[in-house]
Amino acid sequence: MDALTIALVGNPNCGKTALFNQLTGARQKVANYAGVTVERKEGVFHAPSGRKVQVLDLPGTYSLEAMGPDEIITRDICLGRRPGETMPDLIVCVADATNLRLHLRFVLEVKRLGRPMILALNMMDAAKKRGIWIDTARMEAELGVKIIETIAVKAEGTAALVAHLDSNIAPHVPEVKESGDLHTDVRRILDASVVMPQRTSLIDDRLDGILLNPFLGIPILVAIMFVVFQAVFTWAAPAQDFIEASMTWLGVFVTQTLPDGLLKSFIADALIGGLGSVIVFLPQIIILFFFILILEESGYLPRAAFLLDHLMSKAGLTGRSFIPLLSSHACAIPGIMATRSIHDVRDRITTILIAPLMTCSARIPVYTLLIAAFVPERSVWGFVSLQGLVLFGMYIIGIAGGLTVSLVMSAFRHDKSEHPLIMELPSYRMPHAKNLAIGLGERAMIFMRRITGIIFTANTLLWVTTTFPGKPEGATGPAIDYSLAGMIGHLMEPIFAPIGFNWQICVALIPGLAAREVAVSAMGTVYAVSGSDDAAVADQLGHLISSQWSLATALSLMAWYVFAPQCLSTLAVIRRETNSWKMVGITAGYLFTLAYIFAFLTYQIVSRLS
Ligand SMILES: Nc1nc2c(ncn2[C@@H]2O[C@H](COP(=O)(O)OP(=O)(O)OP(=O)(O)O)[C@@H](O)[C@H]2O)c(=O)[nH]1
Ligand SMILES: [Mg+2]
Repeated sequence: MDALTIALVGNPNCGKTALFNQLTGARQKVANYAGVTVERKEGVFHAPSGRKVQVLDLPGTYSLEAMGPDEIITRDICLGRRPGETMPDLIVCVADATNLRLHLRFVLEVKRLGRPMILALNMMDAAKKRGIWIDTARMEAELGVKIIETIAVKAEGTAALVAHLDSNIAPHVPEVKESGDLHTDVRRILDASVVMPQRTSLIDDRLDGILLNPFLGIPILVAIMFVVFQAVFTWAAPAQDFIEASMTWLGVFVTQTLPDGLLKSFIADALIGGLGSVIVFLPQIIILFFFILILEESGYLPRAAFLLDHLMSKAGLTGRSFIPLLSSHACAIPGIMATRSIHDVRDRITTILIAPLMTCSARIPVYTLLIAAFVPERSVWGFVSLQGLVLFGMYIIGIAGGLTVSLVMSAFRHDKSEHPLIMELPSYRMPHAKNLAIGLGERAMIFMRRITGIIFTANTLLWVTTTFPGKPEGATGPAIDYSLAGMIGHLMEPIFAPIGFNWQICVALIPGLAAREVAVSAMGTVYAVSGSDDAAVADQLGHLISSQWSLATALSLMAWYVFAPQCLSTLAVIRRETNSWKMVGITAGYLFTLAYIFAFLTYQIVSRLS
C-alpha cells in the first residue's frame, strides 16, 4: 500500500498532540490548556500491514475563517498551498467529545475546504464519565464525515484510527450540504446525535467556585506554590544523600585504585568532582516537575493565569504572558517560543525580555547548593523547612524582578491600551499516572542529556585549562595557580572583588556562560583540582564552600544568578524569535548590569551587617 500523509487539525486543547504522540511514539509536550503546541511537528509510524503513515501535528486554532497567522498556516497546509509542504492525503480533524458545541463548528469549517477528511472524536473516556451520550453513527450521517472514536491517552484508544488508516478505504471528500450557517448546522447535528446530561460540569463549577474565589483564589495559589518548594527540599533529601554517598564512594575508589596521573585527575576531578556535583540535583528537579506536570494536566494553570491577570496588567503585561512566563520556570527556551501566541508586538518583546528572569530548572543546582551550604537545616514555626522557604523566596524574587522590569518598560510606552484576557478555561482532569511517568522520564532525560552534553563538554575544557600548563619546577603555590584558568581567574578577580566573588568563582563563571548548572560542576572541578591530594573534597562541594566562603559571597552569587543571562541557548533563541541581534545585545546587557548591581548591593550590605 502507498504511504499516507495525514495532518492533525482542530481546536486548541482537543488532544492533537496526545494523539500524535500515541501514534508515532513521539514525546511532544501535552498539557491541559490552549496553545501548547506552537510549531508544526512531523512524525512517522508503520501501521500493522507495514503501511507508512506520515503524521503532521499542528498548533490548534479556533477557526479557519479568521485571518490570524495560525489560521492561515493551518488552512494553507490543508490545501497544499504552503511552499515546501506536501498536501496531506487525509485531514484528521480532532474534536473534544466533551466540548462538541465549540469543536463541531471547526469540523464544519474544515469540511468546507473540500479535502478528504475524517473526524477523530477524542476524549471519549471523559465524555462517558460525564454522562454525555453520543450516537456516533447518527452523527456520521448528519455530518457526512467518517467518525472514529479515540482516547488519545490510552494505547488501545487509537487502535480503531490506526485500523482505518491501514485499510484500503480511499480518502473520502465529504459532500457539503450544510445550510451555510455554522451555528444552525452545529445545533442540528447535536440535537440529532448527542444527549447531554442535566449538568455537565458540576465538578468544574464547584471547584471553580473555590479556586477562582475572589478572596480564596490567590491565597490558595500561593499555598500551592509554597507546598511545592517545601517538597523540593524535604522529599528530595534521602535520594540526594544516597547519590552523594555513592559519589563519595566512587571518588575514594578511583583515588585508591588508579595510579597517579592525568587519567586519575580527569576522572576524579572533572567527572566525579565536576559532574557528580550536578547530578545530585536530579531528585529535586524530578520533584519540582512532578508538581508542575500535575498542575499542567489538571487544568489549574489557566486558572492561575486568570487569577494573576489583574496583577500582571498592573505591571504592564497581559494575561497572555502568563503561560510563556510559566513555561520559563522549566526553561526559558520553550517559554520564549510560546510568546508566539502574543500578537501584540510590544507585549511579546516585554515577555521575551523578562522570560530569562523566571527561575529556570538550571538554577536549581546553583540555588540549592548555596542554600544547603548556608541556610541551616531547621524548621520555622514548627513545620516549615527554612531551606524550602528560602528557595520559594528565590522564585518570588525572580518573578518580582520580571514584573518590575516590565513595569519600568511600560512607563516608556506611549500606547497604554490594555488588552483584556480572553482565555478558555479547560475542564479539570485527573492526571494520568502513565502520562506523569512519561513526562518525568522526559525531564530526567533532558537533565541527563545536559550533563553528558553541554556540562560534560564545558567541564572537560575547564579541566584542561585548570591542568595545563603544569606547575613549573620549584614553584611553591598550588598547581592551579599556574594554569591558564587560574591565571584568567586571578585576572578577573579585581573586577568581581566588589561583589565578593573569589577567583574560583570567576573561573567557574566562564564555562558557566554556556549553561547555569555548569558553574556548579565547574566549581566542583576547580576545588577538586586545587586540593587534588584529598579526593574526597570533590564530592563535598557544599561543605567546602560553607567553610570557605562568607555568607555575603554566597548571597551575592545567588543575587547574580537571579539576573545573569548565563545561558547561550536562551540568547540564541531570542535571536531566532526576534530575528535581531540588537535584541540579544539589549537582553544580555541589561541582565548583566542588573546582576552586577544586585550582587554588589547584596555583598556590600550583608558584609557590613554580619
Ligand atoms: N481523558 C483524556 N484526556 C485527553 C485525551 N486526549 C488528550 N487528553 C488530554 O487533553 C489535554 C490536551 O491535550 P493536547 O494533546 O496537549 O492538546 P492539543 O490539541 O495538542 O492542544 P494545542 O497544542 O494547544 O492545540 C492534555 O491534558 C491531554 O492529556 C483523551 O482522549 N482522554
Ligand atoms: Mg498540541
